Amino acid sequence: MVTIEMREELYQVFLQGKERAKQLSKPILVSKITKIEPIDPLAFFLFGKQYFKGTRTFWADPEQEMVLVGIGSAYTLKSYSNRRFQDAERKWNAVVANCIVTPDLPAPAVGPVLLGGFTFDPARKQSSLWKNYAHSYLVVPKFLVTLAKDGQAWLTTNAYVHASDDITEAVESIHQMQQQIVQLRAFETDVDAQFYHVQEADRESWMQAVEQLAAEIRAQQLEKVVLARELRVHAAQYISIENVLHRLQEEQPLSYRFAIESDQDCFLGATPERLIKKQGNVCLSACLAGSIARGKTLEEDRQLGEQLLSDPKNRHEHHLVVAMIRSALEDMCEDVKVPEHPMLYRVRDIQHLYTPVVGIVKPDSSILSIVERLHPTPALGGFPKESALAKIRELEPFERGFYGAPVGWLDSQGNGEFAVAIRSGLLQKDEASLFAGCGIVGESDPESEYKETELKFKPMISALGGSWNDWK
Ligand SMILES: C=C(O[C@H]1C=CC=C(C(=O)O)[C@@H]1O)C(=O)O
Ligand SMILES: [Mg+2]
Repeated sequence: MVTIEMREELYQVFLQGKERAKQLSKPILVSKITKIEPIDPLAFFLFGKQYFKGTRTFWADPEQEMVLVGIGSAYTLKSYSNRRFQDAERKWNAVVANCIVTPDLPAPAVGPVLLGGFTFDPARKQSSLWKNYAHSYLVVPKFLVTLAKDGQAWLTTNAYVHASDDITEAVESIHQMQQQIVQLRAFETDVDAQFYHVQEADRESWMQAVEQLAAEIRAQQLEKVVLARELRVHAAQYISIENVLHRLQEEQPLSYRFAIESDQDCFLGATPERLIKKQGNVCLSACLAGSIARGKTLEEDRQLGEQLLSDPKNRHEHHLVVAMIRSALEDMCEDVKVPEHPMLYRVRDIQHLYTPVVGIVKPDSSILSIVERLHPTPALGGFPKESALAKIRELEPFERGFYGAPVGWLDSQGNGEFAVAIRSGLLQKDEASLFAGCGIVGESDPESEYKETELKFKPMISALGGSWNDWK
């Protein structure tokens, strides 16, 4: 319940913020935490549409450890710098240094939290497709709902308070909003947009690029490059972001589901790939590369899994990722543990080779410094990193934007999690761009790599309400 006492508490924290803003001659972030009964995350996301369309964020991890939904933005962190991770860290530290949080933080991802992501490659010229997404784009939501695995839930209200603010008015309107939020009921889906056309960039030139890359790799100019494709979906009406998120939740429970709105656009998806999770001094990462279809029967599925585990081409693709992540984390951690052999990670439409990694972080390694060191891993860039990135710039005709890049959250204590934004798309009113890529090595065959990208488009095609046969 949101009570009259809570309005008083909110008033008190705003007053403290105003005092501090006067003392320091600058606005101060105040963060008021309220324990609530769990609410439906999508109902809250939909509620945000009336007041805060364009600044909503959504995050849910496969273990359901943390569901985070933000509406509105109390603070927007945007950077166009090539040093976007350091820039973000510096700005975030400055925000956190003077913020007022009350009561004490009860759990990770409560209080002041940044949600958002980064572009794949800041050296690539920004195209109009991604005009709403800066190289780093993260927000501290005005209202943040945190749902923890153990059933606890919190509503954090964040606001920047200026010395000259009329806080009585601000507190009253926030209090009214809080009352509406805690009473939200279950989410109901809307009518889906019909999709009538899927536009594919030139299939032949993509296959040729794969052929060329594989030859260059065989000639030992480099070891691996991840090459992606874009599909443009045209629908008859505006695409419902909430419906898409709802389907991703139903169909991809073993993936991270995320959404980052910016103005009229929304980048969202369901990715199985963790980049880094940091809680206290423990960090977890994952190597995910090497793919095969799911079987139609249990037996076929098992056989395909076995085939993937023993396939030298896929093992090589995977090994390059493991070697790179291991060496990056060895620099950032005291202790790194990596299993000797990969296992299978199965999601609805595809199975992957998967190696989990765990480390104990050195005291001076922040989550963003680890993100910077890891991104892009050879699961999305290639190896060696710089020559692979140069090849991607040369061969891909579109800007990746947030596709393949780190998306996630971090809190004021340095905890956080970032996933690699694959199996994703950029929704733009009645259109969407979907992205999928695959790791090209010397043994790559263009036809089978093309088929692999098709498996990787399936989750988003289905989440948009289409079926594979509709457009194939
Ligand atoms: C680049 C993508 O997938 C990566 C992650 C897992 C498996 C991959 C592969 O087998 O090629 C890719 O490296 C994508 O889904 O767009
Ligand atoms: Mg592959």
